[in-house]
Amino acid sequence: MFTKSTWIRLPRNVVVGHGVVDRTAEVVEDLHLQGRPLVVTSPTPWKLVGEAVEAQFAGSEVVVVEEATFESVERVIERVEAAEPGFLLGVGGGKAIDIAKMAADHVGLGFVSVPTAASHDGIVSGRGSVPEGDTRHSVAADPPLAVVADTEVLAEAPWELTTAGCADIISNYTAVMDWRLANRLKDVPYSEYAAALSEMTAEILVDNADSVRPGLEESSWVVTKALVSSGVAMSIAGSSRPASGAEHLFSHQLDRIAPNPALHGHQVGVGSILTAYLHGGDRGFWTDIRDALRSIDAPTTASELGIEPGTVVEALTTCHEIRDRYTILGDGMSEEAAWETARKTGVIE
Ligand SMILES: NC(=O)C1=CN([C@@H]2O[C@H](COP(=O)(O)OP(=O)(O)OC[C@H]3O[C@@H](n4cnc5c(N)ncnc54)[C@H](OP(=O)(O)O)[C@@H]3O)[C@@H](O)[C@H]2O)C=CC1
Ligand SMILES: O=C(CO)COP(=O)(O)O
Ligand SMILES: [Zn+2]
Repeated sequence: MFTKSTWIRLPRNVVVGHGVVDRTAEVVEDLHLQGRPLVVTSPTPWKLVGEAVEAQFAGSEVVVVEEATFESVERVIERVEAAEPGFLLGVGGGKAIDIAKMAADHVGLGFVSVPTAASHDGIVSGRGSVPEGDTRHSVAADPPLAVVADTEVLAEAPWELTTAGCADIISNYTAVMDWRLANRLKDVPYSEYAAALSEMTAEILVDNADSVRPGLEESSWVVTKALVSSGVAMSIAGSSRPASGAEHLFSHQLDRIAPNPALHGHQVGVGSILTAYLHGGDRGFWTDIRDALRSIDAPTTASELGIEPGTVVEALTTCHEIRDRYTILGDGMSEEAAWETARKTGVIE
């Protein structure tokens, strides 16, 4: 008897382009949302687009969050209870958007994502990531009802946020390899469609690396489209598997143990060089990942991340423990193998 079922949750409107932040109210109207929004934002994004948002949603309540913590999520939930908005509007980078996403999910309201940085695929996905205890990885949450990504705003964000978004996409290659491995060895559910979309997204980004240059609005266009596509792949899969393998475990562990972690995308990029090496040995695949990262100015070494060699090795040897997600790291790497891998790939000198 056939018993399978799936429920794919996707944003209904994805609006990307020059000046589209001024069309946020129009996008909201198209969703037939009732009432006023509660705007969740953080200091810099609000300085940049606050005026444009307020012009369209006059008199709406605004919560400015400084940190991605559960206290911030709770603060937003309290404001929802007091102000009784019709929906939430997350305006900012990953921090503001995730807090809006998690709070909206908790109170059962819809939320609209207005990213000001193309820094990772969380700005469009049905995954929320707010550190809780030792946990750094994402959990399922309702995806945004709509995404309004203004390429003019995104292009003016610090360049490293855009290169971090690119590196998050390039890491899809190794994430899918880990997913296939886990499917073959551990019978982990696998979606051919989600895997193909995820790999194709990375491929298209790498093919268009020439258009990813500081000061070029086209860069934000290319990256945002890729982030949307990667978010869709995760929605099809019903998990972050298409975009998160051992390179993400490595980054989540760095977030826990490094004194000054780097941007999410930059860490997963370097993690992807390391795990590509483990998947492909000396056969060159890891050099393709490294060269793709270099072509878009993303870090490829521990020193470019600002992370000590010993911390890289500690993350590599322990990160398999942080989550029940089978990857090329299996039941863990020895310290010797981790040093060897990091040195051979040039991640550590
Ligand atoms: N849901 C998911 O799947 C994922 C979620 N995450 C989460 O996302 C967060 C990291 O995302 P990230 O975007 O890097 O972090 P932030 O939202 O903190 O943004 C990074 C920095 O850029 C600033 N900023 C944002 N937009 C602009 C702009 N247009 N111009 C100038 N500065 C700007 C922010 O200012 P300010 O300090 O004022 O906010 C902040 O200092 C973490 O909380 C992480 O856990 C990470 C990966 C995946
Ligand atoms: O960052 C993500 C995908 O790019 C989400 O992955 P995690 O589930 O590992 O947090
Ligand atoms: Zn990621």
